[in-house]
Amino acid sequence: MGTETRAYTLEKFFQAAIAGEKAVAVWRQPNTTTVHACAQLSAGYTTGQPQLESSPFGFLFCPFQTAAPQPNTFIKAEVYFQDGSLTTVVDTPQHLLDHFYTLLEAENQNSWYTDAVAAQSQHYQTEQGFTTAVAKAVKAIQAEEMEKVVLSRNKLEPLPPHFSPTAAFETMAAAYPRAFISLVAIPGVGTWMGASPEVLVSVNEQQVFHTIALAGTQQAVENVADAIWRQKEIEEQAMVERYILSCFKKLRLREYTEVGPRTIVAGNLMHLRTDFKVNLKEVHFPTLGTDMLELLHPTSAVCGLPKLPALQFILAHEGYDRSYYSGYLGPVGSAEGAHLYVNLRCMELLEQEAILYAGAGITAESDPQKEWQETEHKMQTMRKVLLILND
Ligand SMILES: C=C(O[C@@H]1C=C(C(=O)O)C=C[C@H]1O)C(=O)O
Repeated sequence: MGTETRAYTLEKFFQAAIAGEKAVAVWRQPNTTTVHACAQLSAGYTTGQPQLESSPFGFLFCPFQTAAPQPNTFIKAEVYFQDGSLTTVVDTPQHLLDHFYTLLEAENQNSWYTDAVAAQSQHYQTEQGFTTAVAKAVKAIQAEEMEKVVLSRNKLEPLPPHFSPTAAFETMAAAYPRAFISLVAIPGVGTWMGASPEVLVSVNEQQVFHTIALAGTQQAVENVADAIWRQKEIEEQAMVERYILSCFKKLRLREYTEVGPRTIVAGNLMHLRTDFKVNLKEVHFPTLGTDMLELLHPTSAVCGLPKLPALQFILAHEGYDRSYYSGYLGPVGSAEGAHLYVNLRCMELLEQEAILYAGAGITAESDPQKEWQETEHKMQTMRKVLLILND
């Protein structure tokens, strides 16, 4: 590793990567203030099923569907940026580094990648279309074809004039201190940003494995202790818990701690959350992170239960391509371990607009109109960022 002592801004780092047509990721962990960024200078971002334990340092960005048209991608941290200074990986070819330093010194345009194909062919679900799909899902659940399905939709919102991805990142980071904040730009894939409330799999520097069951949604009240949950939300979240437990069972893992469900606040909303942890120093299971990632994704918090009929229902009735929404993303292979989050409360940047994404868990008691409202409330997380930037 080499360290460059000259100070650069996050914007300079991001825009140098874009000018050089490199993949770049920027992130901030929940309840911390350090902003991290990395870029890959060599070519090739497509990856297979992630292997967390043997991964070099970098950032994973994977779609909702494991057999999706979009690939799993990995941005190897050949250049790592934190607090204004750069660190480079020792085996990065010198000519690529030299070129990147030249770009860092240049006056680059404010720009980002867009997925031109998605922009043209994407279908946007209407209120009528969404509520019809929800009503069909309720019928299918009542007919016991499945227990729960998460239906989602997308919507176009104009970007504010002079939109800057890194300024938007900083706005998100300030607005949502408890979320995982991300900005990912990959040539040929596009640019995504979000403020996720949901850990998918993490293994920290103390070798503690962590996942959560997050479900049930209502608008935030002033005092979290006053939150009252209906049976529908309690059962919906319990299904996600059961699903995680079934994954542990498949791996014959019995030693875990379970705390919750507790009410947590995510932006303008509240959810029910149960935390599951395994101390890998005590339980010998070196590949638990990778194994659980493979079993969990997509969880019943974003797909449904049982997984297969729910997925088939989504593909048949949602009427659009989720792409990387409700996929997962985060840093892996660093000294701090691997920290993967579900790609929720997110948006994809086009040239003049953003595609916002949100979904809602449908059970036998769901009311189509209320589920539509719930997706509206979830989209508010990103809409608020655009509004702040508009002022
Ligand atoms: C699907 C989303 O969120 C998920 C679904 C929830 C629900 O159905 O209540 C709650 C939290 C998330 O696990 C989303 O934000 O788009």
